[in-house]
Amino acid sequence: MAYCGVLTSSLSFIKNVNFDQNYVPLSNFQATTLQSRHLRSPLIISKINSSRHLATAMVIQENGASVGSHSSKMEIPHVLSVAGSDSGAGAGIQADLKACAARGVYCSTVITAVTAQNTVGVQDVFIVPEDMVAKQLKSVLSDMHVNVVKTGMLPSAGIVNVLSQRLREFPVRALVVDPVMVSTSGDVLAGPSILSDFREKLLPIADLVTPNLKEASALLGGMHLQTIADMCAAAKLLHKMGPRNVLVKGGDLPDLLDAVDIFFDGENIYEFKSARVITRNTHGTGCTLASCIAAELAKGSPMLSAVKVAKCYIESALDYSKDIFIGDGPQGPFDHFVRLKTSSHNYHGPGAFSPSNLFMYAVTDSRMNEKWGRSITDAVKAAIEGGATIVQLREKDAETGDFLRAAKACLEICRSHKVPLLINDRVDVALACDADGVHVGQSDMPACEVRRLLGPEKIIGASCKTPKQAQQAWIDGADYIGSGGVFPTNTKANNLTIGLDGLRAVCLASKLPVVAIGGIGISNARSVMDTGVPNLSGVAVVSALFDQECVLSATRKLHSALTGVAPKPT
Ligand SMILES: Nc1ncnc2c1ncn2[C@@H]1O[C@H](COP(=O)(O)OP(=O)(O)OP(=O)(O)O)[C@@H](O)[C@H]1O
Ligand SMILES: Cc1ncc(CO)c(N)n1
Ligand SMILES: [Mg+2]
Repeated sequence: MAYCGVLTSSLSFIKNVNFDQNYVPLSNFQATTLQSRHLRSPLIISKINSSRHLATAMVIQENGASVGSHSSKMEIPHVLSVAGSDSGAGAGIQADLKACAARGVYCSTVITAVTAQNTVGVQDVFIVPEDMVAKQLKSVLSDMHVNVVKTGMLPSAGIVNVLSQRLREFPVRALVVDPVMVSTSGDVLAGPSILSDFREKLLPIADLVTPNLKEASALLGGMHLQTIADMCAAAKLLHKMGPRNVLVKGGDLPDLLDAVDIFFDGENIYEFKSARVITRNTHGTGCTLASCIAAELAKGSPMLSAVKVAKCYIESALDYSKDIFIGDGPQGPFDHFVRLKTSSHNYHGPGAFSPSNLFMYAVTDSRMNEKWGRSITDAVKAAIEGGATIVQLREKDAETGDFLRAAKACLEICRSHKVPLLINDRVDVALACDADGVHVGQSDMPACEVRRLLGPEKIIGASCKTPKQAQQAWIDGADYIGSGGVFPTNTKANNLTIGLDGLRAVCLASKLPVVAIGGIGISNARSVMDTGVPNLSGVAVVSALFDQECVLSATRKLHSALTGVAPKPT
């Protein structure tokens, strides 16, 4: 039992939290509650000691903003996986449980088949009787508040029928159908006899269907699928069978090609591309992808964002697990818990970046610190004490070694204040010091590459001056946009001023949170925020904080200009 005590300040209040500390460091939990300060309602977490504890604690880490009220009852995002058991635990129900847990979502399970399976192949399959599947479905759906149902192995037409019946009785927000038919080892998991039931009963009610190349081909009566153009054609044909969205997965494209998945929403084709990870450990990627999409949908994400997050998660997990060795067969499982291992000491718990982090964004400048005779660490410390909500180190002139040393020292300060630290441009420095993220400009490394290098949990910001760049930032997997110069500035030479109209255009072109930058200070910060665009989340400042005699009082004054609350005396 980890007793967290009571954080009386602001809005956070915790009591009696019991969760598995092997998985969820207490510090993450506490940091998350600090985030709830940005919420209107207090966060009360009470007696999390049932078998839900892991998922619940993780949901809180990830979704600080969506939980919380005075009531001790709280709904957490919930996926029901209807799938087969894989004794090797790389695919099937076991993959679904791990994927949902890793993504911070509760997962209940209805088991349709038990397979004797390992890294060599599938040795035997026992199909669970239909009436037992029907009973499991009723037990879960009639009692628990399931948001999304995800299906995997549905080994008989009877089971497909029972499922479609139960879904009519107990409707859910979304249905994700992974039409599992053949394991990668080539063993049949659901025979051709169920194809017509799939087409008639399940696809018409599916929000998303996620076939791999072989499954798409089987559903389309043996259509030949080899190229990306074939995948696009297949996605369009499958869409005609009734699902709202189709994702044709390209894990089985030739090894020389990138891992490309094709998404079709009935209007547009989207190509989700990631580098192909060279590894034997790809068993269960399909189940995991579909579960991760279901988990994101359960949290409330739109479909396209859910697919994007899931694809990115798979790539990182595969890359992280590429050299692990489990079993002697040709295809091994991978490790779903990459996030917990790589970011256990992050400032706020993994995945918890929130637009409110951008509220008062401090960008350092080595020349200004030199001019005023202070160290970068003193400057950062003062900015944080004055209320900066995120810090970016922008050290254009520094030698790499000096930059890294400064970054490590600043990171220590930022971590102790639970403020994220980003590095401008230098992905290598960010990796070396395990900073919380990177900010890139249009001429720096593209955000999609940065994402690939940093993984799904780090914060990535991209500078955008135009709506087109803003759209690209989202596609590339950025978490936020920095947009400007809003006003003329001397900090950056030859910087085009886009004005408040340009800022507004960038905001309107993207779903990402935007921080405004360029010539912003105490006198005009409020007018920028008053543009009132919903995704404008804050202002980024350089000289208004650092080209000043006292960074602490300058930061406090800016904070007060932004919040309308009088500054504390220095
Ligand atoms: N080597 C790889 N590197 C990167 N991504 C991959 C790799 N292999 C598969 N993927 C991705 O994993 C996801 C699942 O695709 P895949 O085609 O392997 O599904 P599947 O055959 O149903 O998987 P499984 O049957 O092993 O569960 C897709 O997003 C795909 O692009
Ligand atoms: C139980 C089960 N479901 C799905 C797959 C597909 O990977 C598998 N190999 N085993
Ligand atoms: Mg595969």
